[in-house]
Amino acid sequence: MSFDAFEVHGGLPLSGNITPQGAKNEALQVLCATLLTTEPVTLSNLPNILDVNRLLDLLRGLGVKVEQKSPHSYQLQADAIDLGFFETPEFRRDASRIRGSVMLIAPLLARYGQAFLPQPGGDKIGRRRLDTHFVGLQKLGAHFDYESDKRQYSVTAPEGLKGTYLLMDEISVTGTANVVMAAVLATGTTQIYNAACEPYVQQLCRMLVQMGAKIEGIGSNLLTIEGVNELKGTEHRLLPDMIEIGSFIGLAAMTQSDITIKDARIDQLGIIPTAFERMGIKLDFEGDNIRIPQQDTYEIQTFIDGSIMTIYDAPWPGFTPDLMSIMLVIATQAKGSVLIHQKMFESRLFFVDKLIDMGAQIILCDPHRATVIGLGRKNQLRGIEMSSPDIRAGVALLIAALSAKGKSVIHNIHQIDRGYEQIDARLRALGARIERVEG
Ligand SMILES: CC(=O)N[C@H]1[C@@H](OP(=O)(O)OP(=O)(O)OC[C@H]2O[C@@H](n3ccc(=O)[nH]c3=O)[C@H](O)[C@@H]2O)O[C@H](CO)[C@@H](O)[C@@H]1O
Ligand SMILES: C=C(OP(=O)(O)O)C(=O)O
Repeated sequence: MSFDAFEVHGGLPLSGNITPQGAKNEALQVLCATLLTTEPVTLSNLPNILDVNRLLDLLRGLGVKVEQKSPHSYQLQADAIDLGFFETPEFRRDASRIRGSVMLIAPLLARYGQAFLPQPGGDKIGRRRLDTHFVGLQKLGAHFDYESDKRQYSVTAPEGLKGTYLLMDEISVTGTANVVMAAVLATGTTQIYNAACEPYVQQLCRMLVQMGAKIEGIGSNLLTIEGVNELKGTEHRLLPDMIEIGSFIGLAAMTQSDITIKDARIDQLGIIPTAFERMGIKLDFEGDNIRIPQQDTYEIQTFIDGSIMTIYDAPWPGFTPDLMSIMLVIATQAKGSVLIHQKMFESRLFFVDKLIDMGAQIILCDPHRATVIGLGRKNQLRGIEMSSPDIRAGVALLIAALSAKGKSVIHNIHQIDRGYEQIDARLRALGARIERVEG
């Protein structure tokens, strides 16, 4: 029996405090980085979510000793790696379920001179090419092979990796993480230009520096890395998940709730709070907490010249693509109109069909752009039965269901469980009517 659906009775205002989990995308990076040393690495604030648990299983399969110290803290030690695990059907199955598995490649290549990977999983939100990863590793001296029949990538570097100047062909979050992890153990100096600088990558670099790596330019798009012979163990605490924080801001606004997000590390949120304020959502910053007070209505700002607001995604420090679905759902009940322009992924907006079924006014202009005409609370959305196509659309639909009149059923919620820890229980603690049901 699979409990892969949420039954939600919407329309109730929520209230209370909620603490964000540790960041999913940082977790996937720093977990892979534990492979770079034989010494123990302790990670705290690790979220208990499906993607993290799947990656922990993969690491165990590779022979990493994984010890849970407390609910969100783990010690990992990669002192005896079994490269034979690559040949097993379990590796193929599990690695192809998560995006994060792609970052196993560089540490294994750097330490053992070889790594294999089936096509990694993650959200089906458009083409997600891996060229940036492999071109980067090739420039560091690796040989690359892709077996298209098996959809398997392999890299080898029998003579080791050698530092070089690398202009990345696009700004890729996991691609940058891979190249950084290879460069820290390469001989000589590597310069990575056009590097991604999302907080996830910054945190990875900070952890690597703690482990003895020499990295300059953290937080910028030019990283200079001087290779070292070996890295040592460390302790590292993950940042709160900025995407969860944005999701909770959206939830509060849509459900007319008064919610306080605790310990949000506001200093690390970049442009995110401003983007929500542009949607007319009031945010009170109380120390490191963000309070979203109850608001009857919120009005989307226009640009200075009076033209219609556009929200678009961009690599950091631009607005993260992972909050675009949340922005879109918030807009459905705002006063005013907005153009949502999802530039980075081409299949992430199709879920608007479900919002339209719920009564939202949206024109999907093309796969990348949707115009939302806010209902300004004149009409409440209505509950429907729907299915979650990807993690962020799933949460956006959940927020819509919590604000809607009547009952909704959302299927395929393992998508949400990939990245949100016990979301049903945490929402119930705020007063939501949500149950996990068969389906
Ligand atoms: C496990 C993980 O960390 N996943 C995140 C990571 O995925 P991931 O690292 O896979 O994403 P990338 O940063 O490589 O790129 C995302 C997509 O955007 C496109 N692209 C990228 C840069 C650019 O300037 N223009 C452009 O169109 C790429 O071609 C790709 O299709 O970063 C994405 C972009 O923030 C996030 O959505 C994912 O949640
Ligand atoms: C797209 C996402 O995740 P992944 O890269 O793991 O598919 C996301 O977190 O929004």
